[in-house]
Amino acid sequence: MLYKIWRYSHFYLTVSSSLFLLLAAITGAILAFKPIQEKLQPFYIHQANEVVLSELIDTLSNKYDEVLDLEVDNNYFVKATVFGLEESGQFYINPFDGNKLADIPKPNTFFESITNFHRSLFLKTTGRIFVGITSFLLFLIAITGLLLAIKRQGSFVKFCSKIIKDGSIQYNHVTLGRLLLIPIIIIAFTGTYLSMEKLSLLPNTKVSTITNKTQNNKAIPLSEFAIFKKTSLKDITKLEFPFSTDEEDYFTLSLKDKELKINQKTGFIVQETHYPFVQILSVLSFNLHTGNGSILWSFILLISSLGILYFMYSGAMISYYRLRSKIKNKFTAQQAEYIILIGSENGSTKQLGKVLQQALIQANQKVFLDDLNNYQTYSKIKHLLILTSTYGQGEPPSNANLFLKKLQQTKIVHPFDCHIIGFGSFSYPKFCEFAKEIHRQTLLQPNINIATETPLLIHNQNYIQFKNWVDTWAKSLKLNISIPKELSTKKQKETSFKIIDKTNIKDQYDETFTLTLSQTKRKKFAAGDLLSIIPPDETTERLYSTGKNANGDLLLSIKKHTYGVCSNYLNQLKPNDTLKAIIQKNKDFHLPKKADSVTLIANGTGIAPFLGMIYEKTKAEMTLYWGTRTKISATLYKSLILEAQQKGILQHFDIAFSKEVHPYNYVQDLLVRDENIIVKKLKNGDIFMLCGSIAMRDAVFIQLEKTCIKNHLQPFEVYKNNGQILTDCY
Ligand SMILES: Cc1cc2nc3c(=O)[nH]c(=O)nc-3n(C[C@H](O)[C@H](O)[C@H](O)COP(=O)(O)O)c2cc1C
Repeated sequence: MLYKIWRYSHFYLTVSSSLFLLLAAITGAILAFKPIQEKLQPFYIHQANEVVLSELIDTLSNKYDEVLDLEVDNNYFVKATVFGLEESGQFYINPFDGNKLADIPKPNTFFESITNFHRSLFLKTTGRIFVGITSFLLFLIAITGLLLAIKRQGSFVKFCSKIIKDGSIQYNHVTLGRLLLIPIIIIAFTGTYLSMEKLSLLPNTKVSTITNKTQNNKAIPLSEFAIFKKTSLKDITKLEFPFSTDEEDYFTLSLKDKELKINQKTGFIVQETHYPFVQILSVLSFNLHTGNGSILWSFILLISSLGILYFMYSGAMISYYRLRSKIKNKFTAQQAEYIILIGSENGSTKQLGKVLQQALIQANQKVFLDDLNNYQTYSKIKHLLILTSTYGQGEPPSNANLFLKKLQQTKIVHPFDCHIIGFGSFSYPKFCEFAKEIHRQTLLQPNINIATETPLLIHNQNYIQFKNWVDTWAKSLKLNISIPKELSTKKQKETSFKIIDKTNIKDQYDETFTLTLSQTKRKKFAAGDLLSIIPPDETTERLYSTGKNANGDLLLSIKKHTYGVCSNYLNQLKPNDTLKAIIQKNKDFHLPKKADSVTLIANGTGIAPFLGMIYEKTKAEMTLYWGTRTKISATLYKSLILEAQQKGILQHFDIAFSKEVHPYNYVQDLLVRDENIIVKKLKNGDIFMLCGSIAMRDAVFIQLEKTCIKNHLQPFEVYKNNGQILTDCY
């Protein structure tokens, strides 16, 4: 409940202040340059930090006929107003010898007008009110954002520790938010304070004045005044000299926190006026808000202002993803035979649920889509499809936290089938834990027929895996539905390929073949990209991982399925035939450019992308572990692998044969044999790339996990999070 309040507050506060916030952030970013530009004056080396006031007074009294005042600005540059034979007027002086350094520059009109706009939008008091409110809203936005980020991460400790990189815009939002939280709170707080001051909303605190009784009447030289001797220039803001020699005319010395009246003959402090706290805070707020006097702080303010602009963009995108996935239903919960229930925090899982809902509606099926939290009794239900992500420490997303309780309490009128699909990320130790928990609990429900022994678990919202599941599920129910080839609405163009080579190999188990394709019109691609092929008279695409030979031709490795439409279609193609297909970029599975060593692990036709990578120009040491069934099947790629070995690109290559009498039946067995090397590679931050079946991936993961534990390495998740483990498995 609280979470919802924070989320809505964060959203509405940002929306309501967005225009002013945008203007304030842009002008704020520009104004952050002002102190930087001021501080970069050519005479910056003459700053007054270490000079004692009495020395400068002495120097100036000797050099000029009359001194009216001295000012030390926030950059510790010293201005003096003097009369003398050579120089008169107000100018910057060298605090060491009193010489004139520069005239006071005219105010920069550009910065002045931007400052006015930033403070009041050129609308005087009304503008100031808007600006003040915006600052306060920014303060609230920062606080609600902090609470949301803590909730997102699971706890305050987790918020402070490493945030798992998942490539999402939320990751950027939270990571940047954590970095800029304190400066933004300071900007917001000081902005609010300054606006309140200008609008006279601060309490009227009294100035405390102490008048001292004269204790000695002895006149002493100026340079002997105790107060001048103990005060350094860096502590003062202004010193006004007495107007006349009349003893009632005093030196007025303004320090950071008080003002002193000093007898011009005796140096005795006649009166001390302590500034009220409100005023000291005003000066502090002003300096913190403007970066006055500090290049470093100005730079932080600049980054923070730009950060606010980025947050507005990333926040808008996050909200867009959430709102885009608002649920609309054509049928009611009691009319529908297909119920899709979603557990989703940021909308991506919901988006997939909607795609499935649309496909079912198009196939004239009665479907109802809802949040998992709204689970109830459905009178016509035949199929329940649960799609859920996992958050926190394997916890439900916020629209699913009541589901398990409701599952226990809700009456089931008649039995129905149920499929559970989990969406999560390998980066988290409890991968898809909530989906697994739902699976465990639904298994205990007598009237729910769980279709599979384990739920389908999908890493990083892999759409292709989801689409494959939908296709298989629809086929099993003889439903004529198909979801789009990809989620993005961008339509890609088909490219023509010419078959230039085809090789088949058959053992007693399988038939596998390779196709070498040249592009009629060369389009850039890299090994690891996907080739989308729609067989003739079909609407459903099939995706194949691509390799690339030394000539830059595209390589496909395909297992022939007896009743497989696409594999049979491709198998009947002959050299010189043409194939139309679309290359889909798969950037997450390209050979990393900077790596000392890359270990490629594949089984079956999963070797395809690696057949390209072993020809790429790379400084990395390359190892390929491949699992296949028989020695005969291994001959298919022999020449390609040999070529890469002869060229010196592929340094190590090893095969595991699952159907031969052989010491190593599976790729994970090779990993056990080479454990010491694997340990070194994991420690060294080297890359591991896996392509092939999900069963192979899971077995390799289990083995690597064991290796980590046995050798006292970091938990395996750490290596996954580092981006050391790349997968493309289906
Ligand atoms: C803070 C946070 C915690 C997460 N915790 C887990 C987790 O414990 N296990 C897991 O498999 N995925 C975890 N994930 C990944 C999400 O489940 C995954 O990104 C999912 O695709 C998000 O789907 P949604 O946008 O529908 O919420 C987490 C993500 C975030 C941002």
